[in-house]
Order: sequence, then C-alpha cells, then structure tokens
Amino acid sequence: MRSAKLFQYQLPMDSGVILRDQRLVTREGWVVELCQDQQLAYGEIAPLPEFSVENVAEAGEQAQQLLSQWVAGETLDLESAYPSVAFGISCAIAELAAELPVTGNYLVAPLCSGDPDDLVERLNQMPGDKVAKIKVGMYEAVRDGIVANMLLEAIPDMQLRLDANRQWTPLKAQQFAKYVKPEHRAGIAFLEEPCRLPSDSLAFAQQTGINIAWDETVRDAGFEVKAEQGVAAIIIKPTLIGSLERCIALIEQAHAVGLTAVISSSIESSLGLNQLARLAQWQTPSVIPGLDTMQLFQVQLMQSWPGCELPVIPLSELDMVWHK
Ligand SMILES: O=C(O)CCC(=O)C1=CC=C[C@@H](O)[C@@H]1C(=O)O
Ligand SMILES: [Mg+2]
Repeated sequence: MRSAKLFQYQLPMDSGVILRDQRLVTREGWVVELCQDQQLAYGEIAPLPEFSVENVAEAGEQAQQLLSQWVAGETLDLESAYPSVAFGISCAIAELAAELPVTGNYLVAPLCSGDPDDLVERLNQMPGDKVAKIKVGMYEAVRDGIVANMLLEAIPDMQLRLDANRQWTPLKAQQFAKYVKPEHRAGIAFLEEPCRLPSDSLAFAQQTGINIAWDETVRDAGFEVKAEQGVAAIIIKPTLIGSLERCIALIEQAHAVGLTAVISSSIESSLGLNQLARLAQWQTPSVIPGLDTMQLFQVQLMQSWPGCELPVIPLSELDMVWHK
C-alpha cells in the first residue's frame, strides 16, 4: 500500500541573503512525504531562484504527476524530470528503501563573505582539517587577493576554497592572482569558476598554478567529467543537478579521473541540508561538503541541523496541498 503527500513551505531568510541579482527574502519549496507499509520517508524540492530552470509552481505540478505514478506503482522517469523534483523524490525513495544512510558529514567548510577576522576565529576553533570557503568577485579583485593571501599566511595549514561565480574577466583574475604569493597558491584547494568562460578559467589555472573547480560548468549542456591540468574538483549541487542516481554517477566519474567531488547546498532548508550531509558522508566521506548555509535562514524545517539553535517548524504547521 502506497500513499504520498505534498506540503508547501515558505521560510523567512536572514535579511542579507543575496543571490545573483536579487535578495532572497523567503525560501519556498515543497516537502514530499511517501508512505509505504506504514513507513514514512521525506524529500525536499526547492528550486533556487536565478539558478534553477524550473520555478516553484512548475516543480510542484510535476511533483504531483510523478507522485501519482509512484502511488500507482509505475516506474518513474526521473532523468527527464526537473532537477529539484528528481532530487527531492529520489531522496524520499532512497530514504524509504533505507539506501540513504542515516549518518551525515556535518563538518562544513565555514563560508565567509564578510569579515575575514571572523573566519580566522572560527578556523582556530575547528577540529581536524581546516577548510574554509570565501566568496570573491564581489569587490575589487586586488582586495580579494590580499584577503586570500592574508588568510593563507595567518593559518598556514588551511585549505582555502574560493568561489568567484564567473565574475572576473581574465584581467581581473590575473590581478587577483598577483596578490597571492606563489608559495601560498598550493594552500588554495580550488577557486570555483573564476571567469565567465570556462576556457578562460582553465587558462588562468594553467598560467597561475591556482587550481580551479567547476560548479556552473557542471550544469552546462554537454559537460563531461574529465581530468585537465589545473582542475581539482567538481561541485555538485544536487537540487540543481537531479536525481541521487545522477549525482552519484557524477561523483563516480569524478573519482575515476582523480577529481574531488564536493557536495554543496543550493540553500535547502534544514531538512534537505541534513539529507545532503548524509549523501556526503555516504559518497564523499573524506571531503568536507559545502553546506554552511543554515545561517542564512531564520527558521529550520522538521529537523534541526547540528548545533543550530534556530526554531524548528514542524510538518504539522505546513499546508498540505496534495495527497493521493
Ligand atoms: O558551496 C558552499 O559552500 C555553499 C553554497 C553556496 O555557496 C551557494 C549556493 C547556492 C547559490 C550560491 O549563492 C552559492 C554559490 O555561489 O555557489
Ligand atoms: Mg558558486
């Protein structure tokens, strides 16, 4: 016996969350509940504005069609579903089948987009490998270079991840690199997407010795996982990529050619974030995932994220919009 429900959520965000061009005031999405033989399982469908191709309404509509098929015992074609829908439904199915292990990797790479002194403080308190992520490309490239160099000098055993989100021209990327002393460059685990064009990013990595990682490029049509000089990692944001199967296939391809795969958030609620931590522990156990995004919310959903004290909204407070 199978049944399914779809709940809608709207969660208030912290005041300063800016996506590419807009402020994200409210995070909207859906919670999938599957029930089979009295067993319940959950998944989150949360298309990210400006990043996802689908919007929240389109995702909800498609989720209802697929869930009806699931209840009827049909095989689902998640490969052609919207990425957020495929991810949310496949997580719930994997949870039901006890395929998605319950232990998670909750060691996150602290994310810093403001004061680098706060980051030094957090890193000094961090157990084990010191990994941090800073957003670059928002201010002067020279300033970014100085900040990166300062952090690498202050914490020599740190592995720094940087993310430029394709903001730099090749010239600006060079200006950045100029301020990072050559002896510190190996401390940069990777710089995500320095330039608008992947070919410029690749040339930058090869010229400067600063490793890069693909994030946006992974979602470009025709992307293939391959080993290239200067490329260290691929970033996998499952909500933007698709089903668990698709994410795992990408992770396996990355490992096969010697690339690191980093599971990263698309600003899911604590429900989805916990599942991402479990996916990370399962498929990329030795890599710190990019999941330091709980701080962007004002509330949590259904489950709490370890160490987070924000209030938790229970499922009973959400509107159930569909069931079968
Ligand atoms: O990768 C991480 O450590 C956290 C996730 C993260 O930085 C992002 C998630 C989603 C959209 C973006 O605002 C941002 C990114 O630029 O990658
Ligand atoms: Mg990015």
